[in-house]
Amino acid sequence: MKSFLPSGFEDLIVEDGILQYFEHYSDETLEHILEGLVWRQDSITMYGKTHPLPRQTAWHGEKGLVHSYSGIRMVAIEWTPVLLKLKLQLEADLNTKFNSVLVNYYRDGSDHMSYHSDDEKELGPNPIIASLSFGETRSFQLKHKFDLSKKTFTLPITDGSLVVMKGELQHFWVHKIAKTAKKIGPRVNLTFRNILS
Ligand SMILES: O=C(O)CCC(=O)C(=O)O
Ligand SMILES: [Fe+2]
Repeated sequence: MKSFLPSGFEDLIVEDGILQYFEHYSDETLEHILEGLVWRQDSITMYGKTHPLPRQTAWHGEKGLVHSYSGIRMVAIEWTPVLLKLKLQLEADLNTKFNSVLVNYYRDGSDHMSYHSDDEKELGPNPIIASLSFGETRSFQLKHKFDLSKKTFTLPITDGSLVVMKGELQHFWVHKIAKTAKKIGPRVNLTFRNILS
């Protein structure tokens, strides 16, 4: 398969894990990505209180695959044609395998994702996570967990771009999508993952 990786990709973090950024990786549209997705509105319980997640999610992949995170149990729904196409492209470009994708839909600037690491056991010790974004530009921030001399890293993720997280990144860094008070449109993010059984 022909590689879609542009020649000038960037290594943005190289210590305690690797963060890579590829601008203009995909020319799919937000509308096309949303076709056929099956949405969930999950809740999380924190300090004894239950809150709806501040975004919508969908979980697609190999049918029937089970994944649990933050106490939420998800069973994968079959790939849509466009998700399958992107998965195959990413597998060829990154020389790895993905069996599922978590879709996050940020309806406006108040939808967000708090600091976390993608460090669930089922992802294995040093997972490769490929994160594709469509729609509005949002600010992706990374903070080192232990070394306070390392500054918080902020990356505006633009339409069609690809972020790759790999190596020991999830051990040493947390990441989030910050809220914004600006009036902005929707963004969809696809994190392709390989869940080990
Ligand atoms: O929306 C994003 O860019 C980040 C998504 C993310 O961190 C996750 O799904 O674990
Ligand atoms: Fe994440």
